[in-house]
Amino acid sequence: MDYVVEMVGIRKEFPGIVANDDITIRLQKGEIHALLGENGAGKSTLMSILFGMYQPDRGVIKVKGQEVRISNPNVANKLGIGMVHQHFKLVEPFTVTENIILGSETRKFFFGLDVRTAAKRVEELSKKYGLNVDPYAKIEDISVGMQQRVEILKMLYRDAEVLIFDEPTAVLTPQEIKDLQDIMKNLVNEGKSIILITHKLKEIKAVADRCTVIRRGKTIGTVNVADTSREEMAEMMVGRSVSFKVDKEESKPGKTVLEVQSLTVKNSKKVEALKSFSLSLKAGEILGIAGVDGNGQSELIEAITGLRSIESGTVTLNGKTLNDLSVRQRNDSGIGHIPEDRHKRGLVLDYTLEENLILEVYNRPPYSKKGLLQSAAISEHAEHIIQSFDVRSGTGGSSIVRSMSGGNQQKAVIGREVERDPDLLIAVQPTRGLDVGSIEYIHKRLVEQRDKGKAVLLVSLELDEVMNLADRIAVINNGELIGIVNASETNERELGLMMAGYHKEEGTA
Ligand SMILES: Nc1ncnc2c1ncn2[C@@H]1O[C@H](COP(=O)(O)OP(=O)(O)OP(=O)(O)O)[C@@H](O)[C@H]1O
Repeated sequence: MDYVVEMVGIRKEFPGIVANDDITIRLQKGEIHALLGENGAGKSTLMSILFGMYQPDRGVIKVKGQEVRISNPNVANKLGIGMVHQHFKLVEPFTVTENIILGSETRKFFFGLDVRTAAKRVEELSKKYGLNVDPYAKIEDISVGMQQRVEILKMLYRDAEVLIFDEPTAVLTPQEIKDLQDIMKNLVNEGKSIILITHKLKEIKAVADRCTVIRRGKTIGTVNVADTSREEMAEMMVGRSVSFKVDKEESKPGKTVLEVQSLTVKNSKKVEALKSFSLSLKAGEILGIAGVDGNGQSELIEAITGLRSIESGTVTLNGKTLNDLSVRQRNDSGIGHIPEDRHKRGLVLDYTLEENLILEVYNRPPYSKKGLLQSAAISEHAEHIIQSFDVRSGTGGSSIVRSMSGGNQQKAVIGREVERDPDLLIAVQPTRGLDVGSIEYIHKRLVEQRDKGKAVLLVSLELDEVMNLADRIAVINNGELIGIVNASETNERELGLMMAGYHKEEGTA
């Protein structure tokens, strides 16, 4: 067999946890090979080893049959291994080409000679692989999808043969996902080989040839994707069958919890991001907000939670106006917030897990008494969340959150907010980066909150998630409310049209 990369018997231990325990994965030339595993299974660790960021404790890596030692990412690059990270590493005010040659520029660079030659090569590569990138565009002016293509071009420019994609679609719109899948197919048709880390089984079915499944640091097996159903892959991954549908009864809405009236809010560029936006949400219901990313969802949530100032209009919670309250006062009035960006707004990465789980309540009993933190109560609280939300980390409550896997960080934030039992739970992209087993659990907990008579405001770019979970769906486009529909009476097509700005009643844009 023609293997471009073989990782055999890889072991990597961190304090308190064996992240990779005898893992084997073999990548054939010209294939898309998915790497699937639950949150914390060890996928990122394995790829960091291949990319030279960690050294394995045991095991062998071969590139084109030759045993190699990948001591740092430069060695990985030289061996033809490149990685598209989840968080792009681009310099915003620079052009596409400048970003691509960054690090390999010579003196000629400063006279523009390198740039012109490089731009030509970038253009050729872009054409060859169907990337459609303008070599002279500035990064800050292009979409997230385009920025990702620049990351791909960076690897191609350095003649990478093996491309690792780490959850590449987490930040993309449905159309961009489709385009990326075409690009990946072009890449393998031209002889490249791809390792794709993703939690989305639909995407694995759409593009991958084979899939290696790992669970708790161990290889479970490698399967041919065409012969394996989504259900089978999910079961291999979590060790039990997983339901993709949310089971829930009809909602029984009670009194109004959240009322947003004629809200106008400006974005960071001082442009109106929300225009006279109104909606109301009752106890006992889940209201989903559907829209293409960047249409005012973030500003709406920031205005409700107190992170952004309101130009005009009001936000009331249980009849009380929130406009002039601080973030803490709003939290204390009964708002829970699972933020869009867990690193920026959800966690303090260098604090321990325990500390992160009391961020909003550390100043009150039982967590603090007479100004002193009560470690027993704090640990007990953390242990409860760790158990119920299956938050996995090396050393439990004392783990530094930065060292935890992305999915487990997310579960910690969700656990903290749900356990506070707020009257209004705002969940923004709650299941981003979670494995299917965890998604099933989190959805159950959100429905449970609803059934307890709490109000849940769900913002998600995943239309499937909104349709599955919400009782009513409010569609937002360009900062305006296009309409509200009952989830049981709508479909993807209707929502898609509304998201593009077509009003349901009038049938006009
Ligand atoms: N630098 C580190 N120090 C300590 N523990 C670590 C470190 N990096 C990873 N771990 C631990 O190793 C385990 C595997 O983490 P890894 O990030 O590889 O998982 P993953 O499969 O990529 O998960 P996810 O799908 O959630 O991103 C986790 O329990 C994590 O807490």
